[in-house]
Amino acid sequence: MKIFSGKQIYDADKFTIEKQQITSEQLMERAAIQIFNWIHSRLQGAQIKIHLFCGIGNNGGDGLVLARHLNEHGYNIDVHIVNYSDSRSEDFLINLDRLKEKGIWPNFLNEDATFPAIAQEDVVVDAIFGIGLNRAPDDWVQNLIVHLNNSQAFILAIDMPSGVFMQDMVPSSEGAIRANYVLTFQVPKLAFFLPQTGVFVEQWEILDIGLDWEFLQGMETDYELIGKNEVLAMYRPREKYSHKGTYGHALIVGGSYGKIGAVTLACKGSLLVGSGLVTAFVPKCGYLPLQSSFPEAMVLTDSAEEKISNIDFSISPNVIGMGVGIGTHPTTAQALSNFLDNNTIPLVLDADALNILSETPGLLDKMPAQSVLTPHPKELERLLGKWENDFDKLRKVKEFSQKYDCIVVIKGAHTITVYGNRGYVNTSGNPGMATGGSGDVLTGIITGLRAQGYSALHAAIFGVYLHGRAADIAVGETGFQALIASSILDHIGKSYLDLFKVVEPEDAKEEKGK
Ligand SMILES: NC(=O)C1=CN([C@@H]2O[C@H](COP(=O)(O)OP(=O)(O)OC[C@H]3O[C@@H](n4cnc5c(N)ncnc54)[C@H](O)[C@@H]3O)[C@@H](O)[C@H]2O)[C@@H](O)CC1
Ligand SMILES: Nc1ncnc2c1ncn2[C@@H]1O[C@H](COP(=O)(O)OP(=O)(O)O)[C@@H](O)[C@H]1O
Ligand SMILES: [K+]
Repeated sequence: MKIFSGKQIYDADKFTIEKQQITSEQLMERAAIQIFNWIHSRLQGAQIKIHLFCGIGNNGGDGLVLARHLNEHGYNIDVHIVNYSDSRSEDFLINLDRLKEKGIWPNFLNEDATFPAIAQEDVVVDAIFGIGLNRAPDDWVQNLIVHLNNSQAFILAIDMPSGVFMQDMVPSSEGAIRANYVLTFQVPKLAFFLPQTGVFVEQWEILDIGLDWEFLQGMETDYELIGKNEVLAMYRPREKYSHKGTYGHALIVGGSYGKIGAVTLACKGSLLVGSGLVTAFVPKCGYLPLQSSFPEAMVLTDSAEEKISNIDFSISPNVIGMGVGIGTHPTTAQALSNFLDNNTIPLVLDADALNILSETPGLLDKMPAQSVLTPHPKELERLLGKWENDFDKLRKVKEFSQKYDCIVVIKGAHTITVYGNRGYVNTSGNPGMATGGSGDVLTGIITGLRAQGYSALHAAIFGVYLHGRAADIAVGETGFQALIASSILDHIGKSYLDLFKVVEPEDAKEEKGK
């Protein structure tokens, strides 16, 4: 699913209005009725106090339309206009008049207003700012936002949590509504998925307001949300007359004394996603543990006992996963540098291989084109230097990706895979994955997919999805805390099977149950 910029959404609104021959005010009515239906189907007329806080633009207009419909259905509402500017939008004004015609006089909040008391059991509708926010709200509006956040009431935000920008950072941790639920129009917004701005969105859902589908489909976007539908298109089926040679040979180079487990996890990841063969290249101390714990892997050893000192092998793998557990000893760094001088085999680079690349001048230039890098936030910072905020981070990663023609997998909740100017935002995964070794499994998975002939970009996007999905399935058995990297491995098979599971619609299930 594509993630659009603010400008693209305004363009789609405009196109839809012209094509469907409707007015913008009718589109607003349509959008707000969707919100009303969502609330009405859940509250079913319950007399909970609903406070609607409406700005003076179209987001506020949505709030006013919603207020009118809630009133018509007998809900207990209070409407507050957050009067932060005199530039009221036309559709806001039309709907303000309609509300007044119904005998509802909103409470106007200005700079010196006392904020209304809100009880914990009330509901707050946040319609202060939507995608039009273009500068930090005034101090008094920020104070109102803090007041709403502190109320402990359930906050339902329309389109965006107010204070969250489409393309920029929230100025302070208290500068935006912390929404329990965001009902967003037509398309997901990038800010929902970044660590610094995603914290303002507990849950979100898209409401289809009928923007022109063909227009949306035809637009190129900088970001895409990756779910099952997107990765299914990448999936390569197993063929009947195939053999292990058909599915490639992955080599995992890594390990050092005390960190051989990382290599075992990566080797398992490679084989479990379907690589035909996997070999580990480890220091001598890794030979016995690997051979005894994972018989399916072949093992080659370095001449050194405890660290990688010379990456030299006589096999012909078609991809190498490099770096898990490898350490940053100068001897190992030199070995990596020497290896890169002559290597043409595709690479997946992780962990200390990335740290060595960051520390050694000129080494990044030696990476073969289409290398996949899988940094966690600290490793990414070593590669790029500091960034101002998550949006700046994405800009920097795109520049880096273009400069070195590489794929960068920015790991975290909602891992984002970047190639060139595009970012692919993952939707699978959970906080149980914040556990040692889960990244090693991912390196193995991406390497194993690459071995089977997936392109570097598809191996990264698909691998990140499978990895997160395996953890999502695992967590049903382990809970978050007891999820360990091996649990992810144990559920890779199920995450493949899950790709083809057809979800029965709820009404079909009910029909059967009768
Ligand atoms: N036809 C449309 O365009 C539709 C728009 N819809 C709603 O319209 C929203 C966008 O509306 P708007 O473009 O009016 O923008 P907003 O309602 O988000 O913001 C209001 C206006 O305030 C001004 N502003 C921005 N930051 C400010 C600040 N810090 N202090 C004071 N003023 C500030 C801007 O000029 C902005 O246009 C969407 O999020 C959505 O809720 C929906 O009604 C669906 C249809
Ligand atoms: N809160 C989270 N939600 C979803 N995924 C997470 C979360 N925390 C970590 N992960 C995932 O777990 C993995 C951790 O990788 P990494 O930090 O390299 O671990 P290690 O080095 O211990 O193997 C990444 O794939 C990351 O996206
Ligand atoms: K809002």
